[in-house]
Amino acid sequence: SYNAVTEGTGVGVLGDTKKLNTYYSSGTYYLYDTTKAMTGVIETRTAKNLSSLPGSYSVDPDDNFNATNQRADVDAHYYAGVVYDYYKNTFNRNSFDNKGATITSTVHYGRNYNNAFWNGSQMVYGDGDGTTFTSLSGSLDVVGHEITHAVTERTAGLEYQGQSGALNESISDTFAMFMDQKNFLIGEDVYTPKIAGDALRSLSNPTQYGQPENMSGYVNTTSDNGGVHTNSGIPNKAAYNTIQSIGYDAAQKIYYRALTVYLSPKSNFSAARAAMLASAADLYGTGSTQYNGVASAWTKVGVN
Ligand SMILES: CCCCC[C@H](S)C(=O)N[C@@H](Cc1ccccc1)C(=O)N[C@@H](C)C(=O)O
Ligand SMILES: [Ca+2]
Ligand SMILES: [Ca+2]
Ligand SMILES: [Zn+2]
Repeated sequence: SYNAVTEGTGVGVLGDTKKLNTYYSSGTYYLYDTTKAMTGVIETRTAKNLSSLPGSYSVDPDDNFNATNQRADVDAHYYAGVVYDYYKNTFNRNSFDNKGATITSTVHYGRNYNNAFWNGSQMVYGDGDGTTFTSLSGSLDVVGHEITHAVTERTAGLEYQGQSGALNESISDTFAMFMDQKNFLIGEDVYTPKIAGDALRSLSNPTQYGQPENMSGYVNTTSDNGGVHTNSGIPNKAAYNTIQSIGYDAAQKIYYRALTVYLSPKSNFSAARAAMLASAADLYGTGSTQYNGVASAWTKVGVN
């Protein structure tokens, strides 16, 4: 038997067929992508509905990953590649650590688990309960959100609590928007599979899904690490305002520079505004259209 880099096919969570970068070894095909300019690889595993990580490799005998119970594996693997390519092609960032670290994803975590997370070492996706969520790896929004937590952890290190935590959450939602550029909704592809037209969050209209969109609506709470998934609506709206005024490309360059140069673990919303302005000044000059667009984007959400 021999080893080989192979190209397989798979069917994703929404029933869509896609090409996969796979690996053949000793009669088995693996969701193991060695084609990126990394030192590591992109590898996808399954927890088989238990909760021990990282679980076992997702494998197939004929390189066609088309079984129903492989759909989450297919999308976790495919979208991880899309997110890797986004950071490499847009910012020349080589994986989340900028040193080519292996990207490990585990799907089928737990039972009816309605969430996905980065655990400090890897991504973890639940299958959802089929009512609140379907398999969460089925959306680029989710995969982009989770890998961006890893980028944030290795750069600004925003503490996952209170305003810095809500900013951390917002950075993950915002880069998911930059990667997709399809709409300003978060999670619409996997949220409430029996209900069409809704989403988990909206950057253009946070209040539609119960989030504040202005500092005046900041929620002081002890739950959810100080309401990080609620108060993220405020910087999310600022990000929407920024994209609307200066476009996706300038916005993503400003956000990436802010994340990698200016933001730090305890940065709050006001520090985020300052970081974005400093980045806009560096890239486009103070008083530039971009600079002024950023300033008004944050003023409109009550952050000065
Ligand atoms: C250990 C549980 C807490 C971790 C929360 C992770 S980082 C998170 O924010 N997950 C996203 C998943 C997601 C992302 C984009 C689109 C849809 C769903 C999230 O928003 N989780 C919600 C459901 C939450 O935890 O309230
Ligand atoms: Ca979306
Ligand atoms: Ca829905
Ligand atoms: Zn998150």
